[in-house]
Amino acid sequence: MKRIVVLGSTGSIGTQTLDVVAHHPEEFVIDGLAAGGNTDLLLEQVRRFRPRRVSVAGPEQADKLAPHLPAGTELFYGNEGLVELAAGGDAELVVTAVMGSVGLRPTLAALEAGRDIGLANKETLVTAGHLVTELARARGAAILPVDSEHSAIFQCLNGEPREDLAGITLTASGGSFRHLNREQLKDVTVEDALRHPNWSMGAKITIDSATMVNKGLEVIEAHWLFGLPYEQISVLLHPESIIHSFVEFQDTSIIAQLGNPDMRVPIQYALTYPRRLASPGERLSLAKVGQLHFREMDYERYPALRLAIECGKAGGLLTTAFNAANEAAVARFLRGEISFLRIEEILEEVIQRQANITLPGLEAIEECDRAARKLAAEL
Ligand SMILES: NC(=O)C1=CN([C@@H]2O[C@H](COP(=O)(O)OP(=O)(O)OC[C@H]3O[C@@H](n4cnc5c(N)ncnc54)[C@H](OP(=O)(O)O)[C@@H]3O)[C@@H](O)[C@H]2O)C=CC1
Ligand SMILES: CC(=O)[C@@H](O)[C@H](O)COP(=O)(O)O
Ligand SMILES: [Mn+2]
Repeated sequence: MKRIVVLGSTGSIGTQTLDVVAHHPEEFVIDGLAAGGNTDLLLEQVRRFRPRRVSVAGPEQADKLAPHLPAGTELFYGNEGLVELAAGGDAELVVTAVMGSVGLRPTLAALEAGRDIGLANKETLVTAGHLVTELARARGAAILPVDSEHSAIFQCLNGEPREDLAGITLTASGGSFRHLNREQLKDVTVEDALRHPNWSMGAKITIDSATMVNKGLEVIEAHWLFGLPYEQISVLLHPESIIHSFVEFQDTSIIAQLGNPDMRVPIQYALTYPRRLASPGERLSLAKVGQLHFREMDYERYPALRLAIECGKAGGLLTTAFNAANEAAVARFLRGEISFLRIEEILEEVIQRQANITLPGLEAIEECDRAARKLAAEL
């Protein structure tokens, strides 16, 4: 049985990971669960999956949870708690499903301990891709993609010689406001932004999808995961989210991965790789889908995507600053403090002011993250 730790077990990816585990009780054991503030749901999960170790956001949540835990369960909290869960115990795979660059330290700790990662937390690769991928190589640990597009590319690349590859294309749904022009974006609400057309996801990634920042983060994520230059990574609008991404070869052949928009499929593949087990979801019926549509990406309509790719190409600290500024700006939008279009303006302003260095170390990255976050919160 594979021993698994889930960081962010109460979120969208975390709960679906536990659905997959519950569907295959003969395959997996939950060794650790980490959540933020949702102690009620975490307690339900603890009673069901009996992890030996749990972690919560801070001491208040720990005090609330402690009296209800089964005897012998170890309890941790804070960022140290995430690191302890990732690197302590004897799990084989750590699913990183926390939101944001808070995932960086625990991911590095898990890799340092030689654990494989089921990576949903794309912000970690965006903020410190070179550190994460180098460490994984050095420790012989695998980074198995959970993000649907990257899982699709991973499945399409399977065993193909790298020199035969022409490029990869990530598909993009267009997000909640894909039917609106930029003028119409002026007055959109948080509630509208949170209504993704195809996927049910956490709030932050749903906003990222509407600004197309999500696809920008995913281009950078693909650069690090697959070791490809930015020139070989394209984005295509595909409103149905049925083709999750595709790979094109030198002989002009294209191999694509298709499926219903159901994250349990890529999550399960990361958990069971290289095996494929029965999945709880519905089978895809192309006859029912009928038609699939594609459009060129419009970079004027989605300027944050262009900015993200420029930051990716520049490298160094720019992707760290982009990610941190975005996390802070999205949090402000969700609190109703700024308009939707202000998110993009803040990203531009933070990046314009960001000084760059090549191959920053962890300290420089964390310092840059703090400063960009602070600036984006104040602008
Ligand atoms: N949702 C999706 O379909 C997809 C998500 N991803 C990526 O997966 C990651 C998670 O996304 P998603 O599941 O949507 O996000 P959610 O907001 O739904 O969940 C986030 C999880 O992280 C926990 N968390 C947040 N902050 C902390 C913290 N400081 N310490 C410990 N735990 C914390 C939350 O705990 P609590 O709720 O208890 O506070 C929750 O369990 C993101 O990086 C996202 O980009 C990638 C592809 C698809
Ligand atoms: C499910 C998943 O992987 C999300 O990252 C999804 O891709 C969001 O969709 P869009 O960013 O294409 O709207
Ligand atoms: Mn995705």
